[in-house]
Amino acid sequence: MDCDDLLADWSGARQIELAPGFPGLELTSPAMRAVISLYGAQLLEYSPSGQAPLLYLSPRARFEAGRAIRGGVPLCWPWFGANIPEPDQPAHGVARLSRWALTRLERDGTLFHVELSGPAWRGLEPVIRFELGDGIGIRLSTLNRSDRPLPLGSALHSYFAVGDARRARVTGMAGRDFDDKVTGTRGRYVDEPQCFGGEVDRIVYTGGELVLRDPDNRRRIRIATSGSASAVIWNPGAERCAAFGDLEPDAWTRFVCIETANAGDDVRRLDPGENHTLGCRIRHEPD
Ligand SMILES: O=P(O)(O)OC[C@H]1O[C@@H](O)[C@H](O)[C@@H](O)[C@@H]1O
Repeated sequence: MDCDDLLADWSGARQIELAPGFPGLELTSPAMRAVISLYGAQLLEYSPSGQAPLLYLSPRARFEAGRAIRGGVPLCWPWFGANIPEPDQPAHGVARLSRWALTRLERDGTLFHVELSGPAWRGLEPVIRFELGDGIGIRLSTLNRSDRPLPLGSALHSYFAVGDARRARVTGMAGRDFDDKVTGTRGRYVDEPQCFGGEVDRIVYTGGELVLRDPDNRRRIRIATSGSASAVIWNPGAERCAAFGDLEPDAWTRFVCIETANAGDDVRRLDPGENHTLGCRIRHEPD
């Protein structure tokens, strides 16, 4: 469907060009301003009115076919991390490297509903629905249209902007097991909160709400999930950050990734005809 047809009746929405050949959708209401890239179906910006942006988008993000845009909420789909049986496939899957089609755009007061459909991958069909208003709602649905069961790994790889990651804190994991990708070991959260200094890369087995405290912005971000029993907490730390061509050397101090996931032991298996929806609801409040 043509983007302009969908947009015609809806004030506060317009098509923009993020870079040559990279169309985006800009949504503005009294509550917020948001930008979605059709490449990757990626929410790139969400700024509550009068407040600092909730999402981090790297000033060095590259808009190039075959590369992921660094920041916002990239979609990891239909696998998370490396594809072990097929190592030539891209890390975190194909969704963030694909052009999606805008299939629905509606405004209900200050709430925008946006739906995009992505290209199928070997029988798995993805649809993503955003609700953008006072907070962010994201639901990534996958239908198995093939005639055999298929594995499904995914993540809503949210880069939350913080004043300084060294003072940011994440809670909600107490008593939960985690796979530590830095040490290659399994552990359990006894002490909270999760703080940031060196590299942090953990798959935490929880479906409960996680809370990110950002004292520099006097803000608390709450992430509630559905269809998920795992969350990834990631920050590259100074040393790894310096090796990323699309991150400034000190970028690691400006974001914390908390990813609503189906990763590690929480990878799903979809029967033929089965649909699975991974969702998160992100709210922000003063702290
Ligand atoms: O550079 P990419 O492919 O976007 O991945 C960034 C990070 O994404 C996280 O989800 C992974 O747990 C990390 O291991 C990875 O480094």
